[in-house]
Order: sequence, then C-alpha cells, then structure tokens
Amino acid sequence: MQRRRSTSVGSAPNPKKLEVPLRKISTSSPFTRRRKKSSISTDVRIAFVGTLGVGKSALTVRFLTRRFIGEYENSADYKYRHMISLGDEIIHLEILDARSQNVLSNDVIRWADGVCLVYSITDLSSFWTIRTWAHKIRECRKNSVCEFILVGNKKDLSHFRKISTENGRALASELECPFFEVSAAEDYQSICDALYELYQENDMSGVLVSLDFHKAFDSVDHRFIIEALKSFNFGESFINWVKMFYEDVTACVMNHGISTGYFEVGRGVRQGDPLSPYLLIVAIELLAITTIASAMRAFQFQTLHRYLPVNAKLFE
Ligand SMILES: Nc1nc2c(ncn2[C@@H]2O[C@H](COP(=O)(O)OP(=O)(O)OP(=O)(O)O)[C@@H](O)[C@H]2O)c(=O)[nH]1
Repeated sequence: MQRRRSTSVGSAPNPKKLEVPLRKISTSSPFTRRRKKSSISTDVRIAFVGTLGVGKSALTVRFLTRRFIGEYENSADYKYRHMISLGDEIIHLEILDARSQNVLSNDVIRWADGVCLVYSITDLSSFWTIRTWAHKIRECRKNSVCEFILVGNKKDLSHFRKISTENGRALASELECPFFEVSAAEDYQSICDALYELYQENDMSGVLVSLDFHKAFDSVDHRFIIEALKSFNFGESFINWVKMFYEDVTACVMNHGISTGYFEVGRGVRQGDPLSPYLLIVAIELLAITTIASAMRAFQFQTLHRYLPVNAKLFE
C-alpha cells in the first residue's frame, strides 16, 4: 500500500474541499471486520471516476454517511477525509469524487493510490469509456502502484439495464481487475466490499525497500562519493577538493609501537571532519533514489531480488 501524506490533487484545477468530520466506523462495520494488523497508521487516496451521472457522488456519500440522498452538487471535484479502523490499523482515507469530464485527468491518476472506475449499468457509453481510462491509468502509472477496480453502479435499475453482469465481468477480466455490481441507492455493504478489495489490491502490490546502513560511515566507497557528487551536479572545483581528501589515501595501523605497512583506504568517510556527514548523506540519497527506481522496475518484472544486491554492493 502506498503510504503518503498530502492534501492536494496534484495541480488539479483548484479542487473544492469539503471536509467531512473524521468518522470512525465501528469495528462491526463490514469494512473493518475481516482483517487484523499490527498497530499502524496508513494514508490511502481513493478516486471515484466515471462519466456523467454514473453515481460517483452517490457512491462516495453512501460510503461515508451510509445514506443515499438522491441529488448531489456536481460542479467541482470534492475531496473527503475519512478515518476507519481495520483491527489495530488506522486508515486515513482521502476520497476524491472527481467531477465528470470526457477525459480522465492525469492529475487525478497521479494523485490516487487506487481508482474506482465507475459505470452505470443503464448507460452503455459510460461502460465503453472504462477500457480507455483503464489503459490510461496503466500507462500513466507504469512506474508506480495504482490499482483500480471496476464498479457497475445502479444495480437496482435492472429493468433499464444495458450492460449485463457477464459483460462487466468480461471487461474486468480483460483489464485484470476486480469487479463489483453495486447500488448506491440500495446497498451499503457491497460498496464497502468494493473499497476493501481496492485496499487489498494495493496492499499486495506494495514494494518495501529497506536499506540497512550498518557501519555506513566506514564502508561507503570513495568512488561512489565522487559519483554521487557528480550526479547532483556539484561544481568541478568542489569535487576536486573532495577528491584530494579521498583519492590515493593510505594508512597504517600502529599496535604497541609496531606499525603495519601502508595500505590503500578505499572506503569510509573521514572521521572528525565536519564535511563527512554531508558527503555520506549525498551518497545515501543517490543510493536511495537508484534503489527505489530499481525496486519499482524490478517489481514490474517480478525480479526484485536480482536488482537490489547490485545497489547494496555499493555499501558492502
Ligand atoms: N436508481 C439509482 N440511482 C442512482 C444510483 N446512484 C446514483 N443515482 C442517481 O444518478 C444520478 C447521478 O448521480 P451522481 O452521484 O450525481 O452521479 P455523478 O457520477 O457523481 O455525477 P457527475 O459528477 O455529474 O458526473 C442522481 O440522480 C442519483 O440519484 C443508484 O445506485 N441507483
């Protein structure tokens, strides 16, 4: 699961904020019943997207308040905050009810951890749009995790149905995402189930990168320090100064007045030097950036283990 803290929708055009008082769903809520984790707090952003009138606001409000009002103010993006507990885990949800547009905005895709692609079972065009939008999400978020689910809303209007459950299921299987048919008008449970599934999907797709900086001060490779400085565009003369301290360094060890021969020192920052912690931070920053990039790439091809040791060697 992506765990982030932010309150704006990228550079989306001034989304109107509608702060809903933080509500804690009781532990008997269907969304909270089935899972127990250690005590942690998670931030999750979910966006409801779909074409005009498919019921995005109705679904959002139903989930947040358990009520179906019927008519909703639809002229802007609305963002809600909501808190739920899943066993010992506190989940801070940010839910975006995106206003309808013909095109799914990149800002929304970049903002969300998970997307509910909503169509109405009574509206064919809302259904056909989904495929394009799903591909757009995959394309736009190919280097980061953003799961989506397919939600067919207005299940209660079965007499006006234009899209069969089988068609919905077939599209979901083509897009390789979970599928739900729900009714914001009549059903609360299935909306919770859908959101829970979305949460689960994201949870399973996360990448955890752990860097162990055991004896990092002593083990960072001097060549890597220089490469890191170059990567961050430090000036040539500054890099030459650092090189002076770190290239061709030799040392010997004195024990009871007896000295070893001189040997080359290729690793470790100089102790007692006020510049050293900053050099280490620069090196760690580059390592973190390349590791995360490798991990995300590796995750896509499911070969995480092959990439991480490459970076880890820099600090061995
Ligand atoms: N019968 C029925 N009507 C629904 C359902 N969900 C939404 N509606 C109705 O569909 C209409 C549009 O619902 P909204 O929630 O405003 O849809 P929206 O996707 O947010 O609309 P835009 O933001 O304008 O695109 C409203 O009249 C709702 O009452 C449902 O499950 N069943």
